[in-house]
Amino acid sequence: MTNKGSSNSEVVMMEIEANKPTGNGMVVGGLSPLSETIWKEKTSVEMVGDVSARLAWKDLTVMVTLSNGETQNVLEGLTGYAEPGTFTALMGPSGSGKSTLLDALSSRLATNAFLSGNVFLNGRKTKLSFGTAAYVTQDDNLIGTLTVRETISYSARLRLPDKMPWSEKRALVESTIVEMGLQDCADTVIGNWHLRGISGGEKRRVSIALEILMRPRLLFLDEPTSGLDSASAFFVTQTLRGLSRDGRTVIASIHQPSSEVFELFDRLYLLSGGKTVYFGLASEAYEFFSQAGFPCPALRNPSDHFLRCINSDFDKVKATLKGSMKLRFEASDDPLEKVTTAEAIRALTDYYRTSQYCYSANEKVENMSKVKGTVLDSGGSQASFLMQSFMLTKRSFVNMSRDFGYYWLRLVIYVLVTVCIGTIYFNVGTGYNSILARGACASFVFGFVTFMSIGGFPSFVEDMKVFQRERLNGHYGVTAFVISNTISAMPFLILITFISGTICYYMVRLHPGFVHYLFFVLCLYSSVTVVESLMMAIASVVPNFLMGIIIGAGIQGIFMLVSGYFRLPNDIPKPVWRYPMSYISFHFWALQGQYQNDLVGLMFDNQTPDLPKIPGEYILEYVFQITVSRSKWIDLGVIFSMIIVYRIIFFLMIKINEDLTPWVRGYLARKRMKQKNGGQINTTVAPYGLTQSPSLRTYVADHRKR
Ligand SMILES: Nc1ncnc2c1ncn2[C@@H]1O[C@H](COP(=O)(O)OP(=O)(O)OP(=O)(O)O)[C@@H](O)[C@H]1O
Repeated sequence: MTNKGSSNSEVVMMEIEANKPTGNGMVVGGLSPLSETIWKEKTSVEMVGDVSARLAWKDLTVMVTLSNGETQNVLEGLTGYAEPGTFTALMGPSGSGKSTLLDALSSRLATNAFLSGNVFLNGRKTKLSFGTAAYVTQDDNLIGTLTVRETISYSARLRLPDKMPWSEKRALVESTIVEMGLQDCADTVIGNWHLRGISGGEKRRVSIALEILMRPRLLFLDEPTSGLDSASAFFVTQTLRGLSRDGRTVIASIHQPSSEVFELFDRLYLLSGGKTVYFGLASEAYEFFSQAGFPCPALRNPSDHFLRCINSDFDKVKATLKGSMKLRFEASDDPLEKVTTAEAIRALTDYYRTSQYCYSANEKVENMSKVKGTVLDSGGSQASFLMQSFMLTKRSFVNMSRDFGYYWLRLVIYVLVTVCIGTIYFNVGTGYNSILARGACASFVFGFVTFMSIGGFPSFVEDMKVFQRERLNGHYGVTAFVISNTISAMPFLILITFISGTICYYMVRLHPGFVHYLFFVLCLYSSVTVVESLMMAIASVVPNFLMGIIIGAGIQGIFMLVSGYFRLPNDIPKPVWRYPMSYISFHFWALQGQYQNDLVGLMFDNQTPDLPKIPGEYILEYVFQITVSRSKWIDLGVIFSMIIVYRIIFFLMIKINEDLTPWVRGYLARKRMKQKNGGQINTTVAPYGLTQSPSLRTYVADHRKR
């Protein structure tokens, strides 16, 4: 097998070097004639003005702190660049640092990773902000209950300007569906634990469609072809190449490309153990390996050969096979028969460092860092805050109403549990024994029934994953998300608490009167909403189901303990538990309010019929130790204000994660680098804030004209 990729790529590169974007002329593999027409229309619209993204990185090193406190370099002194109109593929064995390089370039490194070196976007030191570049991650975090078309439509309405007519937005959605070859599954749901949906490959394509919808100038993709069959992988790669021909800069990590897919790459960045093995034209990699003493044997796919040469795991595999005598050596023209892979990697990296490829890459990066180009703004949302909030609320509401596990299952369980409460405390009456029964009933309702809301945590975690993906790509703001999340849940919580509250109230026959009933259900509603808000705040920092549920259950357990039922208020130890814990606990306020609501105005039988009846007020003050001078409505007001406090905490958690954590990381990174380099800081990525994409504005303006 020969390196067929060379001819195609060379032609392409010649066109690029001549500064002639091939946009309209390129064939977009696998697309229908309709899609090609739409594609061409868009291309002519968007190539107005120099809004292209020239990305260069120099001496990029990423150091991670391991759990044992030691540090490890994941990337070491990488230098390279990606130009508009080109498709750069990152290749390397598993663990070679492909995802880390993408994360470093797009400013998404993990909290324990420290970056040194420079990233230049159009000649300016850059830290990409939300939405400046689109990033398609390895995980497809999508809303399972929406169809493909709905998913893309909501995304369009969340991000395109309010003034753009819906017909134009829809046209853009439909063309994106066609571009990604999703026509056949456009009306199929994405799928979740109880809904059979689209395939994994189709999910990948939906994730890519969501990011190309806004025509980003810079597109990062982490393994866009993983899990796809060869035809789908070819289709996706061809589409990405088509996007790059549109004047965009596309960088993707690709695991094990077929020869057809490899032919579509313009530039190749080969990584092994965090070091550059080769960076240059994909078509010249074949030549490079020959020059370095590792020519591709006949009948071997060149990309397989490159990866075979730089995957040190082969040494281990060989040693194991040799040990078990399963490997027989036969004469072959494979250069790797004579050396170990570790030796090959060392030879290749050394050869690259002294080669013309490395020299010209360094020279190019040097030049690119000097030429100051357009400051690229964020390609994030162009929709107004109100539109974002409205669309998010609508999308979230639709999801909640379709997902059986979100609220419907909880409604069923709530009804079942409250019927149980109703039958156990049925017609509780005003006998002497009913005094404690009423207290226990209220305690169970506001303790355990509200606790059951913890069941929504897995759904919150799913919501947070979608939010994080969309937020990092600049789809909308944190405030819009928090508001929409609060509003969309409201109807369901009202439904659940009013139905179950009514069943419980009338079966047990608590204090007669509509206002008393209303207080009870409002108290239940506000308490359940507090639990939801608490769990949402937990989900924003703990993305793991089990850990989140354990933490949420623990917090609520403590709140229940100090509510004044399991230990009477005056008996709760004063430091910590009474002050401030019982006042922080919503159970405490709910019980204080409900006890008053239920007992004030009722007369209870005494222990024996000859003794006088006991007024409810007396029981409140001397049995339950309730402050009767305070209105029950104040207790209810405190619970409602807790909802606001928890939502603010939720908002702050997200903001701290976004703003404060990177700042602390930057500070620590500088400190560590200083220590490592003996008091000298080399270069760190400068913080840069970038907003709003001119490319999209041009596109939208032209759309309007049309
Ligand atoms: N934040 C981190 N903390 C600790 N180790 C890390 C961190 N990020 C990356 N690594 C390590 O760095 C190496 C490179 O990881 P990376 O995910 O970039 O590799 P990759 O080439 O993308 O692999 P794959 O193809 O399997 O996704 C791995 O050994 C990984 O364990």
